Amino acid sequence: MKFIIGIGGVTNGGKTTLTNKLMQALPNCCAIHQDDFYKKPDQIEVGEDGFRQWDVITSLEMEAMVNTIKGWQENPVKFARSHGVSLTPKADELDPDNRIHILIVEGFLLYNYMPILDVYDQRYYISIPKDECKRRRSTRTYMVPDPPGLFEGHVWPMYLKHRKEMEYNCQSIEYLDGLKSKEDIYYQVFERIQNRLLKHL
Ligand SMILES: Nc1ncnc2c1ncn2[C@@H]1O[C@H](COP(=O)(O)OP(=O)(O)OP(=O)(O)O)[C@@H](O)[C@H]1O
Ligand SMILES: NC(=O)c1ccc[n+]([C@@H]2O[C@H](CO)[C@@H](O)[C@H]2O)c1
Repeated sequence: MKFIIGIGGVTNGGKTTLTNKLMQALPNCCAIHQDDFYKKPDQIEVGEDGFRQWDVITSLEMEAMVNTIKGWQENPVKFARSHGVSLTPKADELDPDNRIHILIVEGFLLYNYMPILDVYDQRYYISIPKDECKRRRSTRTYMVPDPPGLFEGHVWPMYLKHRKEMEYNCQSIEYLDGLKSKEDIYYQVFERIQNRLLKHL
């Protein structure tokens, strides 16, 4: 059995933190990170506002991300092995369809890309308020550091725009309060996943 979980959410909402905790707890669990599909910095368009447009879907190689998900779907055992994920003994056997294989797809624009909206068995989305988001982001350094004014001028306005589009296009999302503790968020999601998996056993 294959099961795909979407962990979407605002920048610095805690998606990676949650994904890592779930990966440690769930059997045969791989992850795909949307940020790994960023185009090269010189391919990111500069907008009329003078900022590189990092926070739009066209800055990401989404077809490559879809192909990576397809690769997992076609052979989760091979995918896990090539990503250094150790498998439970039974998952190594010949018939992978009889085992549970879990894929977490994590990213800030997961539900704004229509071609794979239906790929997820469960969709989560972590939100935090603007001031907390700005505070957490100011402590981070990306491969290309944020120029002054990027958060107010580009990141947050794009978040609001995409969030509106997402709420319009995709109804079946469970929203998570990113202000809760890391442990609370983890347990909330873990329980949901566990309940869902138990139904399939
Ligand atoms: N529940 C939480 N409470 C307080 N701080 C948190 C919580 N979850 C994550 N953080 C902190 O917030 C910062 C961002 O977390 P994380 O990298 O998991 O977010 P993200 O959504 O993956 O970010 P991005 O995708 O923008 O890189 C980190 O410093 C992390 O320790
Ligand atoms: N990952 C990167 O290379 C990179 C570079 C510049 C900006 N970002 C930011 O990442 C967030 C998504 O996780 C977006 O808000 C980007 O601004 C990422």
